[in-house]
Amino acid sequence: MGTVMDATEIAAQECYTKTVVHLGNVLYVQVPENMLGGKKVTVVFVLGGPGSGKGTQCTNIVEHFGFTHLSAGDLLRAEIKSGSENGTMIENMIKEGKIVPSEVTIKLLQEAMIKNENDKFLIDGFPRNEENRAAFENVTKISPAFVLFFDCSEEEMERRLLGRNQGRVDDNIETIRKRFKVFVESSLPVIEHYNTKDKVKKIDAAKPIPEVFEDVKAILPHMLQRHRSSVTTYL
Ligand SMILES: Nc1ncnc2c1ncn2[C@@H]1O[C@H](COP(=O)(O)OP(=O)(O)O)[C@@H](O)[C@H]1O
Ligand SMILES: O=c1ccn([C@@H]2O[C@H](COP(=O)(O)OP(=O)(O)O)[C@@H](O)[C@H]2O)c(=O)[nH]1
Repeated sequence: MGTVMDATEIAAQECYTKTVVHLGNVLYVQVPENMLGGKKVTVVFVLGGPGSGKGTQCTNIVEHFGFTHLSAGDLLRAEIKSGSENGTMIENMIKEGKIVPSEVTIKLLQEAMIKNENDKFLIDGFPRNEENRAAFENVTKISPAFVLFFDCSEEEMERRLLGRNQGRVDDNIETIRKRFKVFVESSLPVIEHYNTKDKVKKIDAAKPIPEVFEDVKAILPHMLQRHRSSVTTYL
């Protein structure tokens, strides 16, 4: 029987496409690695309609599970404040509830991940459409460990957004309606894409905040464990 490589050695080959490696009597299926500038990262996408409670639950997850929270919307709002040349374009898109071009958002997310020493990231509110998703996966070579989908009715989300009171330019009824439409038409297909890959965990986000977090706590360790054991499969 020949030498059997372990998962680390296989990962070290830096092969990003699915490959079957025949070593001795063992067949390994090598699946894509989540690499970022040489660093291996775990990424969880946190998706759900506007006001479903993504940011609120991410704060809880950070405290309990040691992730770094990256809100795509917060990064875009910081970019406006920084006086960047893209600021006016981003502000206009947000006011209209439209999706900012992928390259702008991906660059901000990539920079934030490279700057941060953590290797576990919650990406909140991104990808918002199929083009965002494909561009992110192609550019970063990262695919998410899994997707948390906070499911909530529009009626409840509208109530929450109108009460959020953070002075946001898009928390007015006219823009909220546009954001709901964009969510249904553009963002739900992203969730559907990952659902076909069995990567989506749907959470009932209509419950009170502590109850939603109880549900998150009940599934998150299991989803992370499942992801870890899927990286290398022994046939
Ligand atoms: N489960 C919940 N029940 C009631 N209000 C909530 C719940 N989750 C969040 N909120 C409130 O609703 C508003 C929107 O929540 P937020 O986390 O900012 O949503 P998102 O990031 O999905 O837009 C906030 O004012 C927040 O305090
Ligand atoms: O990847 C992203 C994330 C956010 N946005 C813009 O930022 C707004 C606010 O998004 P955020 O996630 O902060 O809030 P939510 O709408 O989920 O409450 C969206 O309506 C979009 O206009 C975007 O274009 N791309």
